[in-house]
Amino acid sequence: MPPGAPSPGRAVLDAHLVVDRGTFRLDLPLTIRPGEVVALLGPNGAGKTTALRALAGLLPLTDGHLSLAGRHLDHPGRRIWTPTEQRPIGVVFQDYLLFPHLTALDNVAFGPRRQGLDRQRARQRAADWLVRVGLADHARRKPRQLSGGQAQRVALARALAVDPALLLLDEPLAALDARTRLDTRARLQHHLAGHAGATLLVTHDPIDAVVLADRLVIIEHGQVVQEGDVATVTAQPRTDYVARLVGLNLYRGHADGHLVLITDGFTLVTNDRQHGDVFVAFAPSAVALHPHRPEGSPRNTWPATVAGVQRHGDNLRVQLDGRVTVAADITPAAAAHLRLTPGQTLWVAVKAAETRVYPAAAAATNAGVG
Ligand SMILES: Nc1ncnc2c1ncn2[C@@H]1O[C@H](COP(=O)(O)OP(=O)(O)OP(=O)(O)O)[C@@H](O)[C@H]1O
Repeated sequence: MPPGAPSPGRAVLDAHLVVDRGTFRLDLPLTIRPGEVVALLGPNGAGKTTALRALAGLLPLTDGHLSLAGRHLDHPGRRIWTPTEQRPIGVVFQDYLLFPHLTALDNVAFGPRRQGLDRQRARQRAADWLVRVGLADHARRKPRQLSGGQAQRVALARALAVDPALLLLDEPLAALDARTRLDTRARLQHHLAGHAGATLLVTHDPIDAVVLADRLVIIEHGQVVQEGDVATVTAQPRTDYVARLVGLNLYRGHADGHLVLITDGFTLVTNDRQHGDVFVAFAPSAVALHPHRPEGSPRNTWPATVAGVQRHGDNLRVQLDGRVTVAADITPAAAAHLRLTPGQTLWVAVKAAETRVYPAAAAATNAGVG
């Protein structure tokens, strides 16, 4: 096992979550070490909420096991089950779910009270947490008197005030506007760095995952399709979903030296030499578009049809159909020069030097890239 890789022996969360919901099955091995932040990512319907609910004790496991800080919480094979309120878990729900009739202080004091602290001590701990999240002077406000960002901070303080072995964050920034999100993300990063327990962050947003998580676990159809640190996953995506998440074009093919056969009659030329089943990836910014077949250097050129155009930062992202689908990022000036219109035929050019090639190991055969 490489240094720094999660070791089940040292993991605070050691789980294999198997949950059947109708025809859907979640089958997710998951270990998290103390202090580690893992982001669980996946497209709609992949099973993220199911995993979160199983961990929180809102859905029983069909099979597998769930241990936290050395304690079995759910183990159907041994008829072990622990109700939500007895799990050492703090949860920040997407819409925070603060008690509307309680003040911010009493919302945060709720968990410590339930853990058995007397009213005064629970309130003292809550007050300390409100100081830590910068809301000491909002202690007496009710949730409806808080902004979205403030409510998120109260929800985080409430989850952390019980000193949980596992902190669950369900799309914690999704309800915020872009500006508040930036600020709240930075604060959240600070608090997660100080959290000694494990953290699982469920998110759709690759930026949240990249900024906040030490490790990414990506699921599709209830199964892990890729897992690793941010740098590895970003450099070598193994499914179409992951490639889109990290903003790359991705193709699977068969390499013979510098040539990779992608589909019948369509070959990409790469600088690196490989043999056998491979992925080829390149950034949309590495794709040039031309009104006519380009002369000269680019080794990879093919005709394609404009399928759609979106804003992408200061540039435009153009989706093109053809022998393969491809995304290209171009400047507004280049778009004006090309007079982009849907259905228009252009020539795509990608330099061999801009491509990355890496083996498609057997582990990725269920990756689903055509
Ligand atoms: N109550 C239910 N009964 C049967 N199947 C369900 C139920 N709830 C969810 N499912 C199915 O379980 C699968 C996983 O759903 P889940 O909500 O966990 O996905 P998700 O990754 O959280 O998706 P999203 O990003 O859209 O929230 C889906 O295919 C869904 O149709």
